[in-house]
Formats: sequence, C-alpha cells, structure tokens
Amino acid sequence: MTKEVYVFEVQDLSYRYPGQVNGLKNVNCCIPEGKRTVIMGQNGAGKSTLLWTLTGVLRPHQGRVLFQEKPLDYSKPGLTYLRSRVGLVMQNPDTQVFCPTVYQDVAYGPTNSGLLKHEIEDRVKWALQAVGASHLVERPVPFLSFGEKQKVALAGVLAMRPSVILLDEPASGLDAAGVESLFSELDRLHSQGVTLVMTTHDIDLAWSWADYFIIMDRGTTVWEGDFSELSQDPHLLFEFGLKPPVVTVVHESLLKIGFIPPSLPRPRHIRDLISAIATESPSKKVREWIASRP
Ligand SMILES: Nc1ncnc2c1ncn2[C@@H]1O[C@H](COP(=O)(O)OP(=O)(O)OP(=O)(O)O)[C@@H](O)[C@H]1O
Repeated sequence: MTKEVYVFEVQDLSYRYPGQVNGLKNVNCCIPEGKRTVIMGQNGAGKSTLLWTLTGVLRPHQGRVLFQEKPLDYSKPGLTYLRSRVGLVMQNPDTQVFCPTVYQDVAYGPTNSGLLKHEIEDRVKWALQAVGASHLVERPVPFLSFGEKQKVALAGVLAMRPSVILLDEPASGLDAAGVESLFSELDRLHSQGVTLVMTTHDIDLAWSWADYFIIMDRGTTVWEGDFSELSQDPHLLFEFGLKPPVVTVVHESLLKIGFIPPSLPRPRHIRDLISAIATESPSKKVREWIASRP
C-alpha cells in the first residue's frame, strides 16, 4: 500500500477574530496531495477561516500549519513562495477581482511574479480559455455579473499555475451551465495532478465529486476520511447537522423494496443509480421500463 502524502497538515490550530470570536479551535486535519477534498459544515463552522489560515492570510494564535511538511513561513518571501504554489478562490469575487479590466486582473499575479510580457499574455489567454471566459478579456470589471466575476477570479488563480487550488463555495453564484463548466475544468486540473480543496454546503455536489472529506462543526474538525469510509455510513452526517445525499436516500429505499440487489456499491450520482437499476434490478418489468425511457 502506498503511503498517503499530504500537502497540508493542520496541527492543533486555533484562531480568534477581534472581539474574542473563535474562528477555529483546536483544528487537526490533513489535505491529501493530488486529491479532491471537500470541507463541509454548517454556517459559521469555520470553513473559510480554515482556508485563510492555509494560505497564511490569517496567522493562528495557537498550533501550526505544515505545507509540504514544513511549517508555514510568514515572512514576505515565505508567503510569496506559498502563494505561487497555492491559489485561493474566495467566496465573494468582489474581494478578489479589483483591477479595471479583466485582462489586467488575470495578468496581476503573473506580472508580479516577474514574467515576460509574452509569457503573461499566454497565461492570461490560457486561463480565460480554461474557464470559458475568453470573450470577457477586454471588459471592464465593475460591469461583470457575479458569475462572470467568479470565472475571472478562478482565471486569475489559474494564471499562476498553482499546484494546490482552494475554492471557497465556488458553485454558489453560478448557474447550471456555469457549474458544469467549472467542474469539468476542475476535473481536468485534477487529472493533471493539481490538488483541489473546496468548501461547500452542498452535500450532493460533494458526494458526487470528492475523494476526501473534512467535516467541521463550531470551529473545529469533527470527522475526516475518504469517500469509501464515508460511503459506508452516510448517516453519520446527521451527527454534525448535515443530511446524507439524496442519491443515498433513494438507493437505500430501493434496496429495502428489493428494486436493486444489495451487492451494488453505493452510487455517487443519480445517473449511476438509474443505470444500475436498468441492468441489475431483479424485476424484468422495472428493467424494461427504465430501458424504454429516453
Ligand atoms: N472578520 C470576522 N470578524 C469576527 N468574526 C468573524 C469574522 N469572520 C468570521 N467570523 C466568525 O468566525 C466563525 C467562522 O466563520 P467562517 O466564515 O469561517 O465560517 P464558514 O463555515 O465559512 O461559514 P459559511 O458557511 O456561512 O460561509 C463564525 O462564527 C463567524 O461569525
């Protein structure tokens, strides 16, 4: 068995906002390299605060963060190095996209890294294409829609070619087509070895996408493990105020009434469940009915 490699290790980390509000309290967790990790939890659980401590934006009052096995270096060169490797796409693009035009905004990071003009142009072109936003290149930032700003924020992060991308609720302001194109781009990055970390409230989305799960509750981590572990007992999500994904609820109901055999693994998507019913249901009538549907 190969040993898991972690890009980040968070050790007994606590952070207090001004006014003694606990953002994080005794957090311990690991982010596996090359995987798709989701951080889940109710409002105010500390998900965004955790991402900010991973990128060194917030400095913990207690504990530490290891990046590639070394404690974070909060000096200017240390943070510059970290941010050339780790990109953060914030929940609200208005706090991230601030240059007058889209081109200037996406070029901001590469320009500050001292790249040559033609390299910057190539990066901007590539990054905007990757998020399906090439047509926005000359547009003034203040007139972009929320979803367009989100795409530009992601392009700005991609233009730095980071090996780790942290995304804070990336699907929250996007329409269905936007979500689909975002996730096909994330899957492409994942297949190239980029480590992806996303916060979300959307358990259905998380279930269909993630390899690794971190659950937070009231400022601390309460569970972490990979998909195979969580899929053995999705009901444990109730313990943390979350609900199991719809696909597992439907799957369990169909098992109970004998629509599908118990040997089938837990599906990640409704489409997996439907194709399992179409081929594996003990009832010929059910199989024929599914097969007759468009
Ligand atoms: N700038 C701030 N000043 C004071 N308290 C803050 C600040 N930002 C966050 N907090 C508090 O820290 C705690 C964790 O907040 P955080 O935004 O990390 O949670 P979250 O899990 O990302 O929530 P959500 O799902 O609603 O985005 C909350 O109690 C929040 O009120």
